[in-house]
Amino acid sequence: MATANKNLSEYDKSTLPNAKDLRFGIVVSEWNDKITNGLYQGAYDVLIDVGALPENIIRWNVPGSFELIFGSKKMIETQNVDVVIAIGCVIKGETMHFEFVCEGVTQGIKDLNVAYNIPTIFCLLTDNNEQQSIDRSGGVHGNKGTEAAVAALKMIELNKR
Ligand SMILES: Nc1c(NC[C@H](O)[C@H](O)[C@H](O)CO)[nH]c(=O)[nH]c1=O
Ligand SMILES: CC(=O)[C@@H](O)COP(=O)(O)O
Repeated sequence: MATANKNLSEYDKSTLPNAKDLRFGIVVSEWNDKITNGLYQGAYDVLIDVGALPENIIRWNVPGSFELIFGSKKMIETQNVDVVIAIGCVIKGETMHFEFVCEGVTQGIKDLNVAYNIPTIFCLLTDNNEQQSIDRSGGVHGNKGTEAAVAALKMIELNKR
């Protein structure tokens, strides 16, 4: 199902755990910060909606999406969080750099999920243009940050099994 056929902001709160005792790490890329701040807000709002305490939501910024890998690693190793949400927005330019950044971040976040027993949620937009990013960070297709926070909560529950 393409994003165009699914609103990223829809979720059923009754299926999510209460977050009052949970700690969240959110690592946010500064590249395309208008977009990534919108993604962060979408994620933050869900966590508060299910009872998370603001002081238990730790935000770190990194220069670009490629640095999400190291930033998420350090968040896991030092902040005693139950989950990390890695937020970035990669928009295609003139060269193949887009492909290498997207693939590198994808593989890096995957590697973190293999190496650690704390899940890292992949909240990376990989768009052809800025409008696609706008549409997926609180626009017509909803907010991928919302989707990421819902995934984070569900993975915390899975990790308790
Ligand atoms: N072009 C985009 C980048 N590029 C920067 C890299 O992520 C990285 O910071 C740099 O290569 C130094 O290591 N990053 C994004 O997040 N979004 C882009 O569109
Ligand atoms: C994803 C990128 O690094 C890209 O936006 C950089 O633009 P360009 O490929 O034109 O150098």
